[in-house]
Amino acid sequence: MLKGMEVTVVGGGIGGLAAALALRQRGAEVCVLEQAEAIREVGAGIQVSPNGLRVLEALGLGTAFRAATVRGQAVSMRDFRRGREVVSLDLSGLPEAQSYRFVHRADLIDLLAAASREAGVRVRLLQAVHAIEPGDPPRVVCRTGDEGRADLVIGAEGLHSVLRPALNGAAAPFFTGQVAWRAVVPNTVGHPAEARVHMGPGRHLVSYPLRGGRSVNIVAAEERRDWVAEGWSHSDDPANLRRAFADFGGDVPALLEQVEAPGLWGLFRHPVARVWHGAGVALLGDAAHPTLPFMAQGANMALEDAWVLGDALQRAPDIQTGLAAYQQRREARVRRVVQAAEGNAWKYHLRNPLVRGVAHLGLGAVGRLAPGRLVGQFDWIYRHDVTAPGQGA
Ligand SMILES: Cc1cc2nc3c(=O)[nH]c(=O)nc-3n(C[C@H](O)[C@H](O)[C@H](O)COP(=O)(O)OP(=O)(O)OC[C@H]3O[C@@H](n4cnc5c(N)ncnc54)[C@H](O)[C@@H]3O)c2cc1C
Repeated sequence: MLKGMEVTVVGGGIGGLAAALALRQRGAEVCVLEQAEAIREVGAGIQVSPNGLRVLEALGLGTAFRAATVRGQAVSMRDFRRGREVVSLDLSGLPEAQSYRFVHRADLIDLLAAASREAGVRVRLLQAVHAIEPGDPPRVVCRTGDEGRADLVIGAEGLHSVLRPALNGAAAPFFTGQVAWRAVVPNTVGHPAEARVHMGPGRHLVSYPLRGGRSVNIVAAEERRDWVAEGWSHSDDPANLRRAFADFGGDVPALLEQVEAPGLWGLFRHPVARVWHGAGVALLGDAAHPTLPFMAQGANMALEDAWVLGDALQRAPDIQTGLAAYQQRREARVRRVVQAAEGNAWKYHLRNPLVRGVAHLGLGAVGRLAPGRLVGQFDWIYRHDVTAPGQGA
């Protein structure tokens, strides 16, 4: 069904580019409209779990992607004060093709963009889309007034989607009261190939190595009720970051010392879209289901969406049937992941020292007595394989 179909993808992020490639590989004529002047990713690192890696493998990018990444051997959960390890989740037993990976976002975007272009996807930059109108055919209107039509338009424009309100009505996002800093620093603290989650009162800090062991990525979330939401992200004074984590020990002070220009994000909770598709249009990735970063699954979900969208359209007799199957195959899983991410931060952020001490003791005991249960609790995320034969209807 996809052969020769004209598809416009709005947004050249991880989800949009993966979808463009997935559809192009199935024969569609694909054009990506990206508002930025270049396909590039600001921000820092990203964790790609086995479920996301399976999609990259299926797109033919597995080897190149693995070469651009550091394989995660463990997730080490630590107490904030001195960095003492509470428990470690062993990821080393996962097969290579389903391993857990740390990558700079720019490297993943570069890989997807190069593969898309090589496959014949047209990428048009400086195309800020003002409206996507469902119809037969659907219409795309750029802020410049330029218009275009296609058989199918995919809204992969992230958090500030123009298509989501058109399909679902406007819904105000809810500020969680938390912010996240992200930065890449030179890796001078001899970090091993593990993610470290430093758990402190109302805050946590995650660091992990990127390619070549040269840099470390920091993601930190802290309550900050004075957030002024005139923009959702801006660069922050590193002194704020250091102040917020002044009571953190272990290798945290050495990491924070190296931070020069951290990005600062306000974390907003949005409802998962009820309606993911209309006449000739579909939502994908954060545009459909903004995901808080506490399970490191937003980009992984966007990759899964991209694969399922391509597969559903290929199997369907017509576009609308394919789009309905896409939402049907994705929605329940995505809702579960989004909910899990929302519920995860409080476990890191316990404020009462007694409660925190007991919780950490319990976690450590489970880690010693039944280590398999700790990683096993994520099986429903990591073991899920949207590319496996028989996944579609
Ligand atoms: C602090 C933090 C840490 C995270 N860590 C992880 C992690 O470790 N693992 C993980 O899986 N996820 C992580 N995520 C989530 C992940 O970043 C997102 O879920 C993912 O980037 C979504 O991809 P996307 O393609 O849907 O949207 P985006 O990445 O937002 O891409 C949207 C693209 O559309 C373009 N665009 C926007 N509006 C328009 C328009 N009107 N016209 C044209 N183009 C437009 C944008 O310029 C952009 O290129 C994290 C998020 C945060 C905030």
